[in-house]
Amino acid sequence: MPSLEEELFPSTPGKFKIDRGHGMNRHFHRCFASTSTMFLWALFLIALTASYLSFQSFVDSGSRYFSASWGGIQWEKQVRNSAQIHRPGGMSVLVTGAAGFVGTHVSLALKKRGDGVVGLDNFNNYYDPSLKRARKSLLNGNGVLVVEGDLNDAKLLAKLFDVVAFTHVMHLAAQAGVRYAMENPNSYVHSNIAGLVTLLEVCKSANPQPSIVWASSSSVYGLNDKVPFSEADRTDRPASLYAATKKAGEEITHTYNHIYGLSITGLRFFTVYGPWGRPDMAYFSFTRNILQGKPITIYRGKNRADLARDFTYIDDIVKGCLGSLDTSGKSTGSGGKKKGNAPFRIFNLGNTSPVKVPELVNILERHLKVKAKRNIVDMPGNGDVPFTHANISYAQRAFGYKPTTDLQTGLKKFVKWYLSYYGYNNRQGLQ
Ligand SMILES: O=C(O)[C@H]1O[C@H](OP(=O)(O)OP(=O)(O)OC[C@H]2O[C@@H](n3ccc(=O)[nH]c3=O)[C@H](O)[C@@H]2O)[C@H](O)[C@@H](O)[C@H]1O
Repeated sequence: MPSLEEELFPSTPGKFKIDRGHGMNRHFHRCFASTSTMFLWALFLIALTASYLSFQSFVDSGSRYFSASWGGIQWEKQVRNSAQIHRPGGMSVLVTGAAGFVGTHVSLALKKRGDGVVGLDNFNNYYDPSLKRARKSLLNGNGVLVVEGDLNDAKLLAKLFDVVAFTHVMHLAAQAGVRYAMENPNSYVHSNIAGLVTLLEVCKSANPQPSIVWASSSSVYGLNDKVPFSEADRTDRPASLYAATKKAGEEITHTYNHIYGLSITGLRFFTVYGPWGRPDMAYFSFTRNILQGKPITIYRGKNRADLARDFTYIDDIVKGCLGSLDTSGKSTGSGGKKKGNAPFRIFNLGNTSPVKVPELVNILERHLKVKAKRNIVDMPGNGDVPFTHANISYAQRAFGYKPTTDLQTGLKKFVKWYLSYYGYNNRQGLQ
């Protein structure tokens, strides 16, 4: 009789070959032996796979424990401190995309008035991450913790809701930029669709459910030519994948409002600009190039028509975000069950006075005291729309929204920040 070890690890190939020269009994015995050997082999393989899988999950959780930037008693304490409310009737807000342009400004404004704020940001490298790190330092200095993590990390989101019963979520994390969608389409799906759904799943299961205010975009108006753009206008002709994912976000949030009773407010931002802004946007990259003596490319539309945008200053957007949070109304569900209808709102947040792009450049030239080298080209078919113009009467009625900063004034503040942030103030001629 071979030992078990020999059965499992036959040293000689063909050792189990049936010997035809012997009788039926022996044949049957051999067959049986071979079946039982196969059975033992199967058992062994199953055991091996199971132990591999459990080892793998041990390694995964172990490495997460050792390398994650979140978790642990100390971390939870920091999260709770940051979420602490310091005014009567205040709110505790989870701000996603907190190290982004709008996220930073909104977080600071909430903190300043006594609300609790916890930030979340994945610090991706769509644009210079050092600017995001600088914004994070600014937030930290003002008592706002920014947790480093991705929207698609459901465990992290659930943990944050375990630690803090957020009353509100200000969802600003997104893959922004209209033209970049042709280069990296999947990043839009990852953040603006998958990330949004992950967040909504966690919010719907939270008990109590938070109210959600989130950033949609003026780009959902796509190829519409009726101006100004009103929330009731059609939004089924997006010109870019970016716009399409924002439009999808509006539909997705509607279903979560309908099924789970989540209070949802979508904000259609109109080309937001200002200090600490996004380097990929035209006003920012034009400033950089003008100062460096490099040419700027100005797109022009059909029949040589100038493009125009309803450029909106960051402080006006912050007012719109806070007004929306303050009037959001409550979610009705708990633990994934709807208990009644909750508000579902969509607001334009724009400046209501579009400015042509060449005029934006004129203003920058005046503030920078440097002439731009203009390179005017026909608008490539890359997702741009010819103009935007907001009708803001809904937001006006709902929370008295009234933008107060014109482009001239707003760009002056931006340029002042830019020169200081990039160290131009110490150089001659640019004071
Ligand atoms: O409201 C929005 O929902 C969006 O606003 C912003 O998109 P846009 O309005 O396209 O802003 P931005 O890129 O600054 O281009 C401004 C103008 O300069 C023109 N433009 C641009 C680049 C260039 O090199 N030349 C040029 O003429 C360009 O043709 C355009 O006419 C946000 O980026 C976007 O994330 C989203 O939030």
